[in-house]
Amino acid sequence: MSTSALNLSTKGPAGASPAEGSAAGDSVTKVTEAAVGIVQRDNGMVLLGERPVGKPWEGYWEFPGGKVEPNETPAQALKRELQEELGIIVTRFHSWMTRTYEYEARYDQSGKLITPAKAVKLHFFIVVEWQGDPVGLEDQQLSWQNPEKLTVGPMLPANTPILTALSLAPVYAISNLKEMGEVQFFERLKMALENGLMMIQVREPDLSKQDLMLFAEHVIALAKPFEAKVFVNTDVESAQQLNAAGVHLSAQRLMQLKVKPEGLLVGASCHNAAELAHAKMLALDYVTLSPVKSTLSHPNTAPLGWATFNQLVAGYSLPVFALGGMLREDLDPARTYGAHGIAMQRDVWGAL
Ligand SMILES: Nc1nc2c([nH]c(=O)n2[C@H]2C[C@H](O)[C@@H](COP(=O)(O)OP(=O)(O)OP(=O)(O)O)O2)c(=O)[nH]1
Ligand SMILES: [Mg+2]
Repeated sequence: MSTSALNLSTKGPAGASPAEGSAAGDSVTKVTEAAVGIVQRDNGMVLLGERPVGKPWEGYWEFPGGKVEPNETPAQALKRELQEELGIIVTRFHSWMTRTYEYEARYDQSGKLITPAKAVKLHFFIVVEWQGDPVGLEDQQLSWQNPEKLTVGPMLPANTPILTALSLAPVYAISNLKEMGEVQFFERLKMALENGLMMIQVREPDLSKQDLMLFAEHVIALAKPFEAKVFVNTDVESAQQLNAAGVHLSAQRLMQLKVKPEGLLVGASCHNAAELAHAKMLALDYVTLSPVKSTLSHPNTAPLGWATFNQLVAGYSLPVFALGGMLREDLDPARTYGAHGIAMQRDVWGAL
């Protein structure tokens, strides 16, 4: 996360500065673990609650959840908290991302402490099925919200990247001009957009720079009325020039990058723990992790398999798209192995 997004009203003595990924600040040693539930309807709307009067950060909006008690797993804490706070029984959920965040101490005008410095480790879950209608059992206001267009706020500052992650649809299509040809590709793209495709990557390593730019421009223009996001697999400057929603970096570009560029979303291809760690350090917006299965485009690379995929993404702080031999029906299994979603270059476009 870029610390500039965390402009809290912090005044007074120096507190621990907010730092993603590190809980060991000067003044904060204990890390509070919490389980947080993103209760999500099929149409993408998520449930937010306002922190009740009397709690730290009262009046701020958050996802329902609470502290993990001793001898409890985060998943058990999630079930308990959502029952206590909302009166619902969660019946199906996926473990999603884990983020560490340091809240700075906040002071009022007179220098009186409002909330002390605090480090939290948040275990986020996506809750897809539950019994009962959520009710604010702690007198908190509840609201179903579109994560891209919140009408309530302010949100707890630790959650800013969570909203960005939620704006990334779980099905990510990668262009395949080489096998499909232009006519079929654009026909299928239009069809897919009409059927709800919201994430597209333009990846055409065989095109000249000029042709890639023209092709990407065309894809961006078609996606625009649907508000679908187009990421271009190229250098940052070219993606900015195209006014694309984002840039997708190859692993090589990722490893050369020192600071996350601003003004557009940034994703990257990862294949191992070192690349994942670098993407995390840069606080990118998402990564793909591949190849999960063997794939036509990389026939000589050994697939990771779901077990290794799961190990690599457990506790990871960014949304991860599983990539490599993915079929549409792999979305559900992918989510149970900790993926945010799946990226596909072939199945997503239908039978060729
Ligand atoms: N529930 C929740 N907590 C969050 C979010 N983002 C975030 O930074 N936190 C922090 C705030 C708290 O320090 C911690 C969760 O604590 P909480 O105050 O909800 O704990 P709780 O429900 O167990 O309540 P209590 O013990 O204070 O009565 O995680 C979020 O979206 N939801
Ligand atoms: Mg709570």
